[in-house]
Amino acid sequence: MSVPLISPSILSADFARLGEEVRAIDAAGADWIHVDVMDGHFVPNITIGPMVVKALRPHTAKPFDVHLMISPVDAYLEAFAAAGADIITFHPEAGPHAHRTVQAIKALGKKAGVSLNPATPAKMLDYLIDDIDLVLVMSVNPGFGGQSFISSQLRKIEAIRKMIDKTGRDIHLEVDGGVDVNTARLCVDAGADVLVAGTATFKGGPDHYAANIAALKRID
Ligand SMILES: O=C(CO)[C@H](O)[C@H](O)COP(=O)(O)O
Repeated sequence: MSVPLISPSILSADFARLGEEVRAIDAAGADWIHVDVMDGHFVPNITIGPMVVKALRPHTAKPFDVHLMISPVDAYLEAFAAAGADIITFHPEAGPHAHRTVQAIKALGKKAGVSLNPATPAKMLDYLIDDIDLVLVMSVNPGFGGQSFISSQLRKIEAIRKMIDKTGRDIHLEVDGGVDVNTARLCVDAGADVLVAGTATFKGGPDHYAANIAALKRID
């Protein structure tokens, strides 16, 4: 079992000090920076857009892992790519042509991710897996941080790990929602290699970020 990458979700950061917060998690050992983009339509919350991503870009050299919970999605890919996203992940339910969206992300020179809601089956990936760089399993219904981990998603993570291994390609398997020190281990055991953590990273304030991230990486 290898040590997972940690992608703290800035949804749980202090939005009044976002630049400072991004610098703090970078210094604390974050591998990626997870940016949750919500539109109040695909999910019942509204967060941030490409202008904020662009403003945050100079604060870290770590990859921006941008999770688009928006519909439609295609019209916004270019703006997020130009703003500094490195990985762009979308939900197949966000538009009629998921494969075209993957192609569009790749054409922008970015890594393409596909996210599956808790009720979306792994099978959705059958005809996408050969062309994507990341699968994001939502272990909560998207929209809000601080929710409880949905255990049924562990079976899905196991199934997707098998699908990924069959391709022989280097595809990240990321889990998002309710990840803490206990569920982190279950996710890694099931085959995840990247963990998104909002609450578990930011709890206790900046003095605790390094210890929080280190605890999530501890899988022995
Ligand atoms: O995408 C999300 C919600 O849609 C968040 O990234 C996710 O819920 C992380 O928050 P927490 O770690 O607090 O559960």
